Amino acid sequence: MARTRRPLIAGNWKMNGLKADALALASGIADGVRQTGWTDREVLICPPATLVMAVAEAVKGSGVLVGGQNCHAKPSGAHTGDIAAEMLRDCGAACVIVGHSERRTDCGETDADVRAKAEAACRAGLLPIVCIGETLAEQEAGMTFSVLANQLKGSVPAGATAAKLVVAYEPVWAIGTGKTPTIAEVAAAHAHIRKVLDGLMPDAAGVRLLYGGSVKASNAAELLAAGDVDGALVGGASLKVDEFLAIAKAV
Ligand SMILES: O=C[C@H](O)COP(=O)(O)O
Repeated sequence: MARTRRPLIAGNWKMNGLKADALALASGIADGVRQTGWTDREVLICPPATLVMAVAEAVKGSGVLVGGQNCHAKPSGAHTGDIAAEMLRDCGAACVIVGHSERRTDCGETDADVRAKAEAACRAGLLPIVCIGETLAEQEAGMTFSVLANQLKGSVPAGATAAKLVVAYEPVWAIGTGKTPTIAEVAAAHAHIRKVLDGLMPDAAGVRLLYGGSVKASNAAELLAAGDVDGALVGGASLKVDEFLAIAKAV
């Protein structure tokens, strides 16, 4: 069946990559994408902030998009060590991940923080990828749907429209563990997310919903075919050219 939303395959390199290896990885991905001439899907790589500018230069003209992994809510000011959405944009980024569970856990980011960052991304002309997902304890307590609804209500930017929002569903217990929900669970979670979004914005049907958590070449086709899944947010498997390209091909 033809897809109504353009799939997005996003690689989150997390805190991995020194210049030489990162540029080799970015160039390998760019070469692969260039050869396919894809226009029916988007491929995004999100290197560490130190490499955004160099990676953006390395993939120029290939169609590969570059994104940040986090941004500050303010455009400038006395915030030592932080990076504004405008700075990412200035380095060649087109997108930014906000509210990743690792930042919610490591840095205590709240839904309100995530919303402010997503709004900053929109202000700077970046596409925010808002991450949500339940912990293992929440899943075991049967709270998945209520957690997702609360995170969405708290972190989707004011005045959001489908062109300016991507949501990534990442069950925290599936990140980097090799475990994934069943295909039925992924489809049910994504259907629920779309239903909640429908109450928050006028064109929820157009929002791309990514699945993230232990996506690899061997399970990508199945996960990407699940209902309401419009792409993937890939961590570990995005650090290998062939593996990441195979995931992008699996759409
Ligand atoms: O942002 C990506 C996710 O946290 C998934 O990471 P993973 O593919 O290594 O499980």
